[in-house]
Amino acid sequence: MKGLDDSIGRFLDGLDQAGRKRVLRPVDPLPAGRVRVGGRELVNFSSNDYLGLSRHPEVVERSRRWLNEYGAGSGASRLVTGHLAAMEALEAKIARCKQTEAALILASGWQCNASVLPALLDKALWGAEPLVFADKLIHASLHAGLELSGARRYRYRHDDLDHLESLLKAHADKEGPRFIVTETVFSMDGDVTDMAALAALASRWDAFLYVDEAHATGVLGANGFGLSPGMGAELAMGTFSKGLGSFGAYVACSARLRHYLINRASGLIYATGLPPAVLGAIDAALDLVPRLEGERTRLQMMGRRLRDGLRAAGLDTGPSASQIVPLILGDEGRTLAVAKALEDRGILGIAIRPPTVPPGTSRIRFALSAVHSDADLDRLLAAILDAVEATP
Ligand SMILES: Cc1ncc(COP(=O)(O)O)c(C=O)c1O
Repeated sequence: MKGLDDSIGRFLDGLDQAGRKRVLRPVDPLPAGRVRVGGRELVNFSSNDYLGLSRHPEVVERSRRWLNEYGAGSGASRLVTGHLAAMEALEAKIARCKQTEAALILASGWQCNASVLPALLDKALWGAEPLVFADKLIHASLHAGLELSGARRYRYRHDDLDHLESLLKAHADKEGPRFIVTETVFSMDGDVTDMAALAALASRWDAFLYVDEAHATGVLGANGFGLSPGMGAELAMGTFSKGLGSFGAYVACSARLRHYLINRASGLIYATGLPPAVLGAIDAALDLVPRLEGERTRLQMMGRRLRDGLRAAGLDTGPSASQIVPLILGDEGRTLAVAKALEDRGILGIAIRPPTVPPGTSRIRFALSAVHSDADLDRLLAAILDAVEATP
């Protein structure tokens, strides 16, 4: 096609000049929270494998067993012949873990949010156009789902339930069902939603509560199954790709809602079911998670130590209260320079910049894992203090 290379070239040059051109960097994962990058071994503080389950022997073994038993692929979409009997049992297990009537597996967290929200927010289902009240900092996949739905959207200040309530009040005269969409652990700030207060507010306003538990699953809540169980959210989604160490996503909800989504969520209807090796890994991780209370306690303690150390040095860790600890530096160039200085000191901490986070809040997002040792954490803290000082 004529002009294609020129147009794309101009676009990429623009990104480059703005310091925002991204590139893919090949890594080799290593045990104990390490990776090899460009021939060097680094301690990886940017992975979401919070419990180290991606390499846990029981997870790897069951993944291998399901691969041998059922083959490399599920062969079709779930409504055709891709709904393995083992998957049906796995969904019942997820529902037990999440204390809901039913659960549904989707191919990824992104695919789940981008296709479940438009299915739920269909005006034809409700007889009136839905109103959505969403936290300002929700993940891109939730935005994608809301955008696709075309529903009326009102964004409340991050984690500000008073603002949420004032918006609900301001639009109380409008017709249509109310939806509240948020996360229980925010992916870029690591702060934790007050689930009891949110659920009470949703119930007061008779709003449908949709929570994303991607970063809470495996890590927080009773038995590690997140903050939504028993709280009355109409729908909790979460992923198996972070704390559970493999891939895929779930929706935990009523049996009727599950049935509806099977008939309406395009991400389920028009996509091949997850492969057996991934399903086996999920199955094993769900069995392991309740037994990992010690790892969860340790993770929280590590988060506290890192925050305390950084804050004592006058550094900004935002509202973090979990295993995700951002070092908010503000300026994009400085954030990149500190990330590079960390790498020179053997630490991998990826710079996160706009549009992933709001302008002026560039940061290095540190994600802790229970497989990191105390010595790793000491080394991280010392490296950060040193790198920040060396990078004016
Ligand atoms: C809050 C949140 N929701 C959903 C997703 C998407 O999940 P997945 O990576 O499984 O597609 C992510 C991952 O980046 C996330 O942080």
